[in-house]
Amino acid sequence: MAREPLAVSAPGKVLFTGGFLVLDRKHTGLVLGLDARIHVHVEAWKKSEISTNQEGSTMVLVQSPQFRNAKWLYNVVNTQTDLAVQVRQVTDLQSFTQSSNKFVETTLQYALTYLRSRSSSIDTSCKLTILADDSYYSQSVTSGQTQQGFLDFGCQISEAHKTGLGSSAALVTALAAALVTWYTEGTDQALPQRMVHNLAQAAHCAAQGKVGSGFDVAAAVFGSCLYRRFTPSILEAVGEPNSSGFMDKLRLCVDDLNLDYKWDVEISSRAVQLPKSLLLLMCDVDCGSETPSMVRKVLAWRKEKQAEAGLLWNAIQEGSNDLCRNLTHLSQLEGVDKQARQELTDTILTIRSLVREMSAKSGVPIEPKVITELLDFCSSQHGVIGGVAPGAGGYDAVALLVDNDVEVVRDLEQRLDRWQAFEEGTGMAIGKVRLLKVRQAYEGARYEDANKYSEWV
Ligand SMILES: Nc1ncnc2c1ncn2[C@@H]1O[C@H](COP(=O)(O)OP(=O)(O)OP(=O)(O)O)[C@@H](O)[C@H]1O
Ligand SMILES: C[C@@](O)(CCOP(=O)(O)O)CC(=O)O
Repeated sequence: MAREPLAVSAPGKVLFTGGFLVLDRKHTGLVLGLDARIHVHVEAWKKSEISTNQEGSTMVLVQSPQFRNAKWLYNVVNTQTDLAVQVRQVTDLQSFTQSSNKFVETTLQYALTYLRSRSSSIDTSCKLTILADDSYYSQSVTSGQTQQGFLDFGCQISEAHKTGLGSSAALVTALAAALVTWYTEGTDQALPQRMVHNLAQAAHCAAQGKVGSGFDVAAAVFGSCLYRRFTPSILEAVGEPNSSGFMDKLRLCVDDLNLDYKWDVEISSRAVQLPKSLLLLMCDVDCGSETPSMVRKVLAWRKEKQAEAGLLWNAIQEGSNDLCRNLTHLSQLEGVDKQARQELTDTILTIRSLVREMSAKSGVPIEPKVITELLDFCSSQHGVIGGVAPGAGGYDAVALLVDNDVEVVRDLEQRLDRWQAFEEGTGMAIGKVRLLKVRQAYEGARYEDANKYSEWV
């Protein structure tokens, strides 16, 4: 069967409130989707680039041409067993990357195994091209030219500084959706969101080492939403790729046919509305934080101080609910309502003070002092409603809500350019705060016109 090239893109995210809480199904996270997307283009591949000894088997070439040395070649070994399809990286050919890309490799394995479980043919070799919008990386590394809207970053992926917008979740989602639709019905039908979600959660969780609530994958598939995580045993029931029955278990999980482990994730797109009068801005601080160790410490504190943590988390949850209500209320009003705007400011301040209390009690710098200073500084500027340290917090980035007014954004950008801070004790210094070009967006994963990537593929 001739397969036409196709392309899928998926958005990045910011967890505005609910960091850490969202790891527990009792709580929710307010996730805003962004207009920064990761695109995956897929087409049949003739294999002319490689030596003949790989002929006969399915080969998958994955390339990320905005980066140097980012061309991974895989050989798909389609064993007739109930285990996962084997995806082996070819590392002995010079023109291909030797180091592994766990997210890419795991997604290939999960998507191809799922396809085989549905008896879809995976015999055609393909080439997948990954393209990321600029905002996923801080451009401290000298970047080259822009072609068809994508920047040549001119460095290796490992050298690019991530801005924390969820590149791996958007990549896994777009890659899974591209593979599943390319090897089956193509883009005639609507994108099968639920199936892509379940498959991408399984692959992302396996690649990430089973930490994480999955809010980033949910946003990559469905866009902005109020997120309540799934029960972890739904994915645990799938087991390891080399365990007996994996292929069937994966299919039951992705198609949600396992009656003992039905998906219970709650993704409510309607619960999240940002008024047109407001803009979401992201400031890249580019200092970096280690999310997994922060998660471990916060969860250890919660286990040890159950009552204290329980009270605090319930209070943060209430703040988060208020925030959703305030935003919905403001969205329904015409024009600017001073009181509603003030309520929103107050709610954000309340949430921040509770998060600082969690920081102090758990000993984890979720809103560290320099970030408090930065947020207070931004919040004192004309047209700024308030902001938070999103996601796990730390020294990565801040998210702000500001009036939708070009002058407000321009003034803030100029003031931030001169802003510096130093934290006694930790020695953390913020020297350069950069406003990212990203804005809020509602749409999740979608098909793209496959022709618009011709200069890159
Ligand atoms: N453009 C790309 N091409 C190929 N692989 C990529 C690309 N972008 C991200 N990846 C993969 O995703 C990994 C980064 O994932 P990680 O979860 O650490 O970051 P993130 O999702 O951007 O961060 P965060 O969860 O803080 O938002 C990279 O190491 C690489 O494996
Ligand atoms: C700490 C946590 O709740 C949020 C992490 O968010 P981020 O990767 O910092 O955007 C972990 C999770 O929910 O996966």
